[in-house]
Amino acid sequence: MLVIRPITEADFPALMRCAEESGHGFTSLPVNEELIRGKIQHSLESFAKEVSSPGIEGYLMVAEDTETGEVVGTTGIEATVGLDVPFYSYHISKVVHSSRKLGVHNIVELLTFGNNYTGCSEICTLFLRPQWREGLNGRLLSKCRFLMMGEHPQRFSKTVFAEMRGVSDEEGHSPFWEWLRDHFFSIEFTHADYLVGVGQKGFIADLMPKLPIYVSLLSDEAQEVIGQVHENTRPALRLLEKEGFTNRGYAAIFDAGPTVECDMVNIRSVYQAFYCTVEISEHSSQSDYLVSNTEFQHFRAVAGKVDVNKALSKARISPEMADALQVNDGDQVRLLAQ
Ligand SMILES: CC(C)(COP(=O)(O)OP(=O)(O)OC[C@H]1O[C@@H](n2cnc3c(N)ncnc32)[C@H](O)[C@@H]1OP(=O)(O)O)[C@@H](O)C(=O)NCCC(=O)NCCSC(=O)CCC(=O)O
Repeated sequence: MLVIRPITEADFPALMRCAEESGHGFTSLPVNEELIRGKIQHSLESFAKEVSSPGIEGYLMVAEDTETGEVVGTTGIEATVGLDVPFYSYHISKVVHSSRKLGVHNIVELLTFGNNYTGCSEICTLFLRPQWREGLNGRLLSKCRFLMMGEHPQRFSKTVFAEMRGVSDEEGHSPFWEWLRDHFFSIEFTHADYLVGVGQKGFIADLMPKLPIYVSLLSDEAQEVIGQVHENTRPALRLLEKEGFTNRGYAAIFDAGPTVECDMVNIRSVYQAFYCTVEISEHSSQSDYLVSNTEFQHFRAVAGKVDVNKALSKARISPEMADALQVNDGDQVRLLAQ
């Protein structure tokens, strides 16, 4: 069974391995020891902090195999973005160039550089090692964050968004970046992505075109990938779309991957979750649930069979699940039917 829990210092080698395996374009997990250690430290401080409204906290969690103790994936939430370092995105808008006299009516798209997600919560850093991509594991890793948000809403913003990884190949070539590089940046995508990952974002403000860009002036290859996700990221996007996340015309500034958003109260796994009181015993239920405890510093979430009696608000869970969740008979858990 996989259990999701806050990251600890001892998870450093496992997180480095996730960073190496996740490949190019996974900006939030750069292969950089100092940065990965910094992210773990920031998460430890964030989980330990009393919070009444969202600030610069960053919460990083891992998926651990309860049998072997092996860490096989990671998932994260930034309580807000843009409050300490700027967070940039493109807004894709339309303008009409029309001449009645000539019978010409052209609808053209514009990319406008801005900071519109400032202050919003970002879900990020979702990665599961390939051999663990089965059953409910991927869902658990993605949706456990909504169990956490529903339980501790004061720590998060009204709007939640995710920047999905855009199109790039195995060598890290991004068609969108290649156009930007040729005209404005003169450095490779992997280098730019790395600088952002290590928090050195100043070059963006220095070099990015500040005036709106006409999409029709981009190379065909660059135009084709605007709003498109990396092949490996399709499952992550699908999971969010089913939660109610939609693209409202924003794209990431380097690879033009889509940004999707949803108000926290409208996220399916936030409003459909319910509480039950735990009864620990073996049972033969065939119904799958995601389950979390109600703790924050000791947050735990798992997926598995639960015998739920909704009328009595009771949930029978196995001793193994109770151990993983760190709950006892009579404790409350948060449940989500799958
Ligand atoms: C994202 C996860 C953890 C998801 O795990 P799994 O692949 O096991 O998930 P799954 O349950 O099999 O699939 C989830 C849903 O996607 C559907 N699905 C599977 N493959 C698909 C495809 N090629 N196109 C469209 N949908 C697809 C499944 O049917 C399922 O939908 P149904 O439930 O309807 O059957 C993994 O794929 C992964 O580690 N990917 C590589 C890393 C990555 O790119 N991460 C996202 C980066 S972007 C980011 O981190 C921000 C986003 C975020 O944090 O959430």
